[in-house]
Amino acid sequence: MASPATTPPANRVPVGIVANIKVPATSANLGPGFDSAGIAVGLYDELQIRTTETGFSATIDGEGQNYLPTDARHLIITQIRLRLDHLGWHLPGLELHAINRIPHSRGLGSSAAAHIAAALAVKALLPQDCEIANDDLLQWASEAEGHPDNVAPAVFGGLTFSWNEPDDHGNRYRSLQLLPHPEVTPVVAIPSKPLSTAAARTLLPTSVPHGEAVANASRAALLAPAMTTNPELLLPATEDWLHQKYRQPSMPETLAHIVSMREDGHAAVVSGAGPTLCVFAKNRAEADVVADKLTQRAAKSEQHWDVRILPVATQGATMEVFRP
Ligand SMILES: Nc1ncnc2c1ncn2[C@@H]1O[C@H](COP(=O)(O)OP(=O)(O)OP(=O)(O)O)[C@@H](O)[C@H]1O
Ligand SMILES: N[C@@H](CCO)C(=O)O
Repeated sequence: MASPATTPPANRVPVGIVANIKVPATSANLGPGFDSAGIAVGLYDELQIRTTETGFSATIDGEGQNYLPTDARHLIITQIRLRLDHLGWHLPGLELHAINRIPHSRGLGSSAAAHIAAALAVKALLPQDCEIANDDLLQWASEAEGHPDNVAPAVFGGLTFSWNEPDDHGNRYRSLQLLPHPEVTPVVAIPSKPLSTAAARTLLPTSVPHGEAVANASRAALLAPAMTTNPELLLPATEDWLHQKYRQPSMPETLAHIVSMREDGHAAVVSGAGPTLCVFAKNRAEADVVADKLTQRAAKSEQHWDVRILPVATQGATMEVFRP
């Protein structure tokens, strides 16, 4: 995004607007769909914003309550102000209350959720005739994130495949939404130790061998049918050659669990940039078996693992606005 406009914005956001926003967690990559594939799951951050005469403040319950800034430096407040400035609007003050349930730096799309919350807040603060569409939310939040794979499922819900088309103004982000097969059930194991996405991305190579790119392409092509109509293809469809093995040194335990689960026939992958692992079970019965196996493995670990069966969230982020 461009830096805030240097000339004073002409328009002032009215005081007294209240908006309630809810954004789902997401798992990106799904194995071979690096920076493209993503799925929304039933775990939500909630946010209430209220415009005020002056001052910027945040209260936080849950994840980050002990370390996130509670003033104008809060990520969501910063992003709202940047975007409004860019659009020529002045925001005199804002109170924000966040209920954070998505764990941070674990691979479940917390930063994408925060950027979408900011984009939705901007939509709430602009006049209704500005007609901000979901594609605008996708664009704004993907620009802030640098890639659209967590953003798209959090905006649209369900399973998404995203790409970008460079144009004269930069990258134009696009996404296709599909509904996963109703039986497909994600099971996640979330370790207590975080790994930032930025750190995990430094481990990626600048190029991969052509043969591995070919292998990855053939599996990525299987992802959509496996997730939507042929779940028996989930194991081959989730094999990756682009990122997981390169990130192994930063999350050896996650990769060890994944190898073991895949040897047992379960479609295990690194969720996003990790270190959470996600298994896409073909049905609820397999999900229960997987959850038991992961819980048993977790019991032998030195760190705590939170094992959860999470439903697919077929609906994306929501917002209700009350204008004075
Ligand atoms: N609700 C939030 N409010 C404010 N800041 C947040 C919020 N959620 C995430 N962040 C910021 O984003 C950081 C986490 O981003 P990061 O990209 O490392 O991980 P992630 O988005 O959880 O994982 P992944 O991108 O692999 O799914 C947090 O440490 C915090 O600084
Ligand atoms: N595709 C991203 C997802 C995490 O933001 C990555 O793996 O780095």
